[in-house]
Amino acid sequence: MSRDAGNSRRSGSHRGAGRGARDRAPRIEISPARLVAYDLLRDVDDRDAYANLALPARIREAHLDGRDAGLATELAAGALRGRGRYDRIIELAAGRPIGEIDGRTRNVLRLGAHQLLSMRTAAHAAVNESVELQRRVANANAAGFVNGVLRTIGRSTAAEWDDRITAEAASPDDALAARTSHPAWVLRALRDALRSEGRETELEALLEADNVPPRVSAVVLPGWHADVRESESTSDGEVALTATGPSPTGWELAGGDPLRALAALGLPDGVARVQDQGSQLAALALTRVRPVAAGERWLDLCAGPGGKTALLGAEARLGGAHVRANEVSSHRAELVRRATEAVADTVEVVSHDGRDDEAYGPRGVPYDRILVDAPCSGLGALRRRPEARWRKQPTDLPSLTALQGELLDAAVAHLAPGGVLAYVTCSPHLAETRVTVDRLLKRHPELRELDARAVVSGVARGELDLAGSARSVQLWPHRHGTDAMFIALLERGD
Ligand SMILES: C[S@@+](CC[C@H](N)C(=O)[O-])C[C@H]1O[C@@H](n2cnc3c(N)ncnc32)[C@H](O)[C@@H]1O
Repeated sequence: MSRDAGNSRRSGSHRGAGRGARDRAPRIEISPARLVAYDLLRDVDDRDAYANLALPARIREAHLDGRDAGLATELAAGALRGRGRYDRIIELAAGRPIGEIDGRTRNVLRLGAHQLLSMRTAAHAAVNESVELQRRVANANAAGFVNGVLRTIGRSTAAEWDDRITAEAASPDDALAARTSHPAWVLRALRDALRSEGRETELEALLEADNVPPRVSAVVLPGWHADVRESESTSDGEVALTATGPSPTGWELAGGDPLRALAALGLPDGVARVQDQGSQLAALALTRVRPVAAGERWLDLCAGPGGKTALLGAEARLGGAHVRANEVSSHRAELVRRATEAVADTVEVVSHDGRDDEAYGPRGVPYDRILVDAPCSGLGALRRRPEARWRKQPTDLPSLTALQGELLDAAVAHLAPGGVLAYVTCSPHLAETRVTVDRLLKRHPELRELDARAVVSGVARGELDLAGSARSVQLWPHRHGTDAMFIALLERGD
């Protein structure tokens, strides 16, 4: 049975929805922003597209102006991020499991639900345009179903729907996961990580922070800081640039187009770039763990797309060190090359599997500092990647943690006596963080864990609230305003 056919047959079963509604609905225009948002949801479903990469292309293709581009972004990112909550509300309103609604209709309903519950769209516009969208891009026979479900959703407030979710959930965790739009396994993993710090009570704050797009943060590479001044946002669209946030190399941007604002600084390409401040602190933990001696050899083992490499390169350039940046994907290695153009005299980029000797260079000379910013589940960057939470599965973890262990073993074999290795993940999942580090320490008695908390606290701008008793650092969106980066520092004995 085709998914569309299944839906059209069932559409009449919805309470309050009927063919009459479909026939009576006036023909109206659909705003181009809604079409772009819908197309993006399909890209994500059908092509496994990354929303943050596919959306700008869709916006360009549709020639949207700035206002419509903003609307398309809000619609698409909001519907993707809120998918878990909206699906539960759609199920309650439709009286049927979400899996029984065909994929296209589901996306029309998610966009409609987002407009009704989280945007200021007038209810009649949200419903009518969604019905028209359904006719245009999905199964026209189910237009009445869409009309009925969205009218039902529009009759209650967001808070009333959350109360219904709670009342009808299978358990308190099921209710919290649905209300905050997180897969249940992710919620459990985040709670475990917070509990290990004695901060389980922060779980709701964290889940809420995952649903708020972050303020745009940028780095200005050391060596060029003196060339940048704070600025206020103005009525003619200038972006406010402030030296705020926990990273000493970090800036925050508010207002219009951040890329234009960074370009307007007139610095060499790549010197001022968008970068999360947790990522900046992770790179600086390694570069500032101790003073740099001229001639040091540094390695960035998993460098793509090169955000941390650029910062390592700038720090190395000031201290007289040299960086080898390795990335297994040749396409991503090219991105590293572009990201490090301003410090190209200090950074050499190669492309190998980090488990192979080639990644470490032909001479077999060990490294004084190695960054292993390992491939991971990415559960620490959910606020930035609206669809990511629905892509990952708990079954992804064993292969990721195995790869993390293998990369670390290879890196340790090329670490100089007295050298320091930074293990970094953009995930707070304990299997990828403390468990990986504890196993590494067991396998390598020659390693000693350094006090990364003291290092990062010393580097950070302002006081950092770091909880728990581990020597590693776990940053959090709700507490530090950064992605949930994990940072451990390990020194090889002489
Ligand atoms: C978390 S990302 C690194 C982010 C980067 N450090 C930055 O700040 O821009 C992990 C990278 O590791 C790369 N990678 C995956 N498996 C690898 C391997 N076996 N050897 C080297 N790199 C690998 C991925 O392609 C990805 O670019």
